[in-house]
Amino acid sequence: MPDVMFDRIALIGIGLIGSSIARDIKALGLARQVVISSRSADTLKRAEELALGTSYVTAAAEAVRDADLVIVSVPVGASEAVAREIAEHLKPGVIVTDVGSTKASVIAQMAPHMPDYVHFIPGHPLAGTEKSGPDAGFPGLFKGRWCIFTPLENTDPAALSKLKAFWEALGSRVDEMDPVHHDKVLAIVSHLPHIIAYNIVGTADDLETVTESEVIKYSASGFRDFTRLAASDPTMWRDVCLHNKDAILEMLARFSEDLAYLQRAIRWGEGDKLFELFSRTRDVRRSIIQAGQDVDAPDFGRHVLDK
Ligand SMILES: NC(=O)C1=CN([C@@H]2O[C@H](COP(=O)(O)OP(=O)(O)OC[C@H]3O[C@@H](n4cnc5c(N)ncnc54)[C@H](O)[C@@H]3O)[C@@H](O)[C@H]2O)C=CC1
Ligand SMILES: O=C(O)C(=O)Cc1ccc(O)cc1
Repeated sequence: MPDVMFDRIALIGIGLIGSSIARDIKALGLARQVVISSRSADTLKRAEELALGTSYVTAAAEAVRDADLVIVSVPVGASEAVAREIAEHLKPGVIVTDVGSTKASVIAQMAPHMPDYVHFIPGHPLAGTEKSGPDAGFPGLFKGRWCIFTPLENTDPAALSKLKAFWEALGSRVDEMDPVHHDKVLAIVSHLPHIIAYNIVGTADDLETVTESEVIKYSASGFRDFTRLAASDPTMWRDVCLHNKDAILEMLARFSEDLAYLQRAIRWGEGDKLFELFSRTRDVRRSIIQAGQDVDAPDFGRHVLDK
């Protein structure tokens, strides 16, 4: 079992991700003190009932006082407000990180507020579910999953190593990426699938000829898979869309072009084109499985983009 890695960890935001981190810190004994902060009194009370930390405060500014590691786990659109609130209360040498699904925007929001005596290292664990809130978290969520860091130019290597060691203690595989590249990769492997799911479930819900009960009664497993993604937290995904706008629009444009090709092949009965595409995509899945990668693996799709 890993030893204590930090004296005092502050968790800002205690939803699915924050509470999963808290559960692992506790189970692995990675910190002496874990201060939890949530602006919602109900969430904070629930975190205390679940005994996720050692103390509980509403103000993020109070939580970060004397902390050696600060992990911000809030919707990406709230990053600047949190950075502004905590900035002048951070102790010299503290590592400040986040878990946001987009990186360039989080850096733009937070970095300008970080004093130069603080190690700000943006991160993104590629692990999660469609659920949210402190009850949704669970220990071991990050096991075998990638955690990507997008360090700034002047990042202290020792601080980065320490943060990587923390995520490795949680069972993650760690990697580094340029933030803009991260946002492009995640746009195709994570953001687009969610947007497509929201769209297809919305379309089915709007269909006048298909009553709601028919959608529920006859939903095949393909549609049900989409409904899981489309049940993801609206605030979180609104923020992802607004804060990774360029990469998402670029990928959506390519997606729409490819969809138009498919539409045309169906209209004109071009079975060979359909067969060729469907065979190619089946090969993608086969090569993932052959490579020993579970389809759920966090780096699923990366090879598609790197081609
Ligand atoms: N849900 C997922 O599967 C994954 C989410 N992420 C990222 O992790 C972050 C947190 O997501 P979850 O834990 O899933 O969300 P969640 O909804 O379960 O928890 C969010 C937390 O942030 C707090 N919060 C909400 N708005 C706030 C604001 N304006 N100011 C301060 N605090 C605020 C909430 O009270 C709650 O404690 C997001 O940035 C998301 O993009 C990263 C990987 C996976
Ligand atoms: O629930 C799923 O399938 C996910 O894809 C979870 C997820 C959501 C957002 C992220 O930034 C990373 C992982």
